[in-house]
Amino acid sequence: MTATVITDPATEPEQKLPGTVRTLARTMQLAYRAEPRLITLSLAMALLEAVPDSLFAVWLMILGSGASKGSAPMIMVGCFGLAASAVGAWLLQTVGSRVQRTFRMRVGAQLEAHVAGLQASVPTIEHQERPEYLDRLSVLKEQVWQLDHLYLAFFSVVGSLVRLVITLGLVASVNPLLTVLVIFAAPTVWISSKRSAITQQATERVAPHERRHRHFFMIGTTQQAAKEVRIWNIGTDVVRRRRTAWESWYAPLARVRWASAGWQAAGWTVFAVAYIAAIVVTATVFGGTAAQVLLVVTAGSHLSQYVAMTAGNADFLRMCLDASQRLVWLEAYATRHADRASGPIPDRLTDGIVFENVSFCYPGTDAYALRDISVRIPAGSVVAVVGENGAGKSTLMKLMSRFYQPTTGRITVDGLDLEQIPAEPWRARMTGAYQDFFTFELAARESIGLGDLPRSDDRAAVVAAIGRAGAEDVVDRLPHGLDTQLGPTWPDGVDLSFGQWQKVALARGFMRDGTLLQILDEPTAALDAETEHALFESFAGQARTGEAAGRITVLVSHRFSTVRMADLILVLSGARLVEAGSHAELMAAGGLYAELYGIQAAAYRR
Ligand SMILES: Nc1ncnc2c1ncn2[C@@H]1O[C@H](COP(=O)(O)OP(=O)(O)OP(=O)(O)O)[C@@H](O)[C@H]1O
Repeated sequence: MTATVITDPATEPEQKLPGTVRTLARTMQLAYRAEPRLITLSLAMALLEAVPDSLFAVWLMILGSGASKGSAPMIMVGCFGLAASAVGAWLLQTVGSRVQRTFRMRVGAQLEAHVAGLQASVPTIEHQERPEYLDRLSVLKEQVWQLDHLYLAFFSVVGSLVRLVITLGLVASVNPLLTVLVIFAAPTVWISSKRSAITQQATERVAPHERRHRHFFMIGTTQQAAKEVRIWNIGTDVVRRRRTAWESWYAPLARVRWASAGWQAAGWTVFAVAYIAAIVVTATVFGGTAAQVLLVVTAGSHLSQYVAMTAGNADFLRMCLDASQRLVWLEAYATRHADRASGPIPDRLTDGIVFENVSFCYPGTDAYALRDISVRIPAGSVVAVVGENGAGKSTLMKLMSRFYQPTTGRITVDGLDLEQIPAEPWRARMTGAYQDFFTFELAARESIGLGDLPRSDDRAAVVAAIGRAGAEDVVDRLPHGLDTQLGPTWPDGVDLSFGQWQKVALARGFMRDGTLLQILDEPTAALDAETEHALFESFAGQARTGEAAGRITVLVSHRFSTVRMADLILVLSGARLVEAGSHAELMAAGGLYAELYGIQAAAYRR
């Protein structure tokens, strides 16, 4: 079951990482916006620190010259200069590193918040489900701490460049021809820059293996997997698989690093030969004085040190840019995917939600998750969606929640294209409870209250939601009632059973009032059939009455005893809608629904 061609992820323009210059400029802009004074001060300190350091060769030359001429004032100037340089370098470095550390901490916290904010700002969830983006985001999450290092690396590059320029000037004062020495340092700089780019490419290539070895580590160490790991006795196998994934991640990276280190060593050999030649030429061909030879020896060795420093810092800067590139990519992604819809949101539903020839393939795949779905869900109805695993039920919910847009066809809400309705206010009029809910480990009141943030502190609203979800039994057993901290890893935290956590999630799903759409995607799968049945009867009752009139409730369940109470039942099979109607209509039609219902009813009778 395949569609024609959708997209080729490898050639999509939005897959490309931005260039390094753009990345550097943007990251600097972000820091300047966050900490304008601290970044200026840090840069000024980096420039100042470079001066006393690189003047050492001058004071040494004056001292050497004074000694050879027997000039006491020159010796005094040389000694005083050396002492002043040493103290100045130390003082500036101490103050500079303090300022830079403060700057780094402050800007780092803001960048982390920026990354989290960007991820949450994208109205769709494609970037959190698509493997290529997941790898990129996983690398960004791993490297988020590196973002602030970029500034340190940048200041260091600036500082080492200043040192390099001063030192080159000193060498040129002996003979301008000696400046060619720096050309022999070029191979090391070039190799260093290539090294980072090659390592970055290799890191991207092996990112899936990195994610896998972390996943296996998580399986081997977390509480969620602990029972199954022991029951299936897969502990050793998990360790072996993690090792294999780690090797697949690490071995190619190590090969690339070793190869580039070899090239770098060759580059340094070239510079070392040129440095020795420069000293010999100064003493012989240029007929330099002892003081001048001393200057070339000192400044020359500093030159190699500063070239190494510049190259090393440039390399570090590149590495840090690697994380920033992903950040700038995420910014561009978030901007490209920003919600531009501006249509009105109906106050209450009068007509309903209509699927018009809707087909959907997950981005980057060409298999249909939903194919040519056309159906009208009337306002005020309770709809059940059934079908085998992978039939497309959850995908249908994701499209209604506007997490994705249909590949072809459209969904309308009271006649208005859902794509024209902005995602955020649409979701503010929705509520949802899912099979794969999240366990928010907060106080019970907060964990439930999150379902309607503006009213999260409203105890009465939380209690009402608990009542609607039938979760009183869970809260009654908590030692401090609604104020009990959930999650066993927190002080005084209590753990809940899976079913209890699910009821908490369900209560969260019932916090909002005045919703237009209520999605219940197997939210009671962990509960027994009778409890589920009773709860759904109550949900259906709530959906059909009072201020909720017009609201559509869509529930996914594999239990036909629950499903039968719905006004409309949609039967999905292999991504297609194969039947739609009430329980009585579908039973009378004698199709797939009737067959599956018969099988399940017989199983219960046995
Ligand atoms: N993020 C995704 N990326 C690519 N394919 C996906 C993604 N999520 C689901 N699919 C595929 O889309 C199809 C429909 O999946 P969906 O989750 O909608 O099924 P479902 O009917 O809800 O199944 P279940 O009853 O097991 O929850 C499946 O073939 C599934 O593999």
